[in-house]
Amino acid sequence: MTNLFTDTGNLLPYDGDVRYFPAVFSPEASEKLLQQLIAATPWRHEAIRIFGREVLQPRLTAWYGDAGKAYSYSGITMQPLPWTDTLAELKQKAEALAGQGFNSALLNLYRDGQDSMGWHRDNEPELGPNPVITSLSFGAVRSFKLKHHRDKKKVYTIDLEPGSILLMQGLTQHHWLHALPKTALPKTARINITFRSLL
Ligand SMILES: O=C(O)CCC(=O)C(=O)O
Ligand SMILES: [Fe+2]
Repeated sequence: MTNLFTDTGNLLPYDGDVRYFPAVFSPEASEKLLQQLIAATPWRHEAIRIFGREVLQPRLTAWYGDAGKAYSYSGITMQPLPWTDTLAELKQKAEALAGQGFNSALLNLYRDGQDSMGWHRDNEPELGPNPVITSLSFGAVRSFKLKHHRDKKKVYTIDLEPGSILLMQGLTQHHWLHALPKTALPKTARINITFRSLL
């Protein structure tokens, strides 16, 4: 089979596999998807528990998935919304690229440079032993950071452009933390969709 997607090769030096696929969607398609997803998604501003305290997440979220695939993290349980036509199409693209199926998606809306996601691993048990995660980006370019859990000084940066897909697979979620930090640069909205497969 021919590979319809061109990627950077593995960007990690060891203990994982992260690949960047720029321009999977055209600038026009990306802008259309951004506007459509902003308008049509029932965004929620969730509170999470950090050290026993309720804090609002610095972003808006929505959880989609096959019926019955509820997802829990940081003390909240999300019931999935049913796939929309748009998300079902994007899921097909992500599946073709990853070479496997997905049954869930987390949508993140970063309203501006002050919205962010802290350092974490997507290593919940329900994601299975070696989670494969495809991350689609639309809207503003934001810097995505990776660092190894035993060598936290060396931080790798990937600028995630609109229309791109980032693929994380293999041992990545065991050994590497990732984050989308705040930035003082003026930023318009960015939407991120991470397709995942829950057991
Ligand atoms: O916004 C991003 O690119 C990262 C999102 C992420 O890490 C997640 O949803 O687990
Ligand atoms: Fe993540």
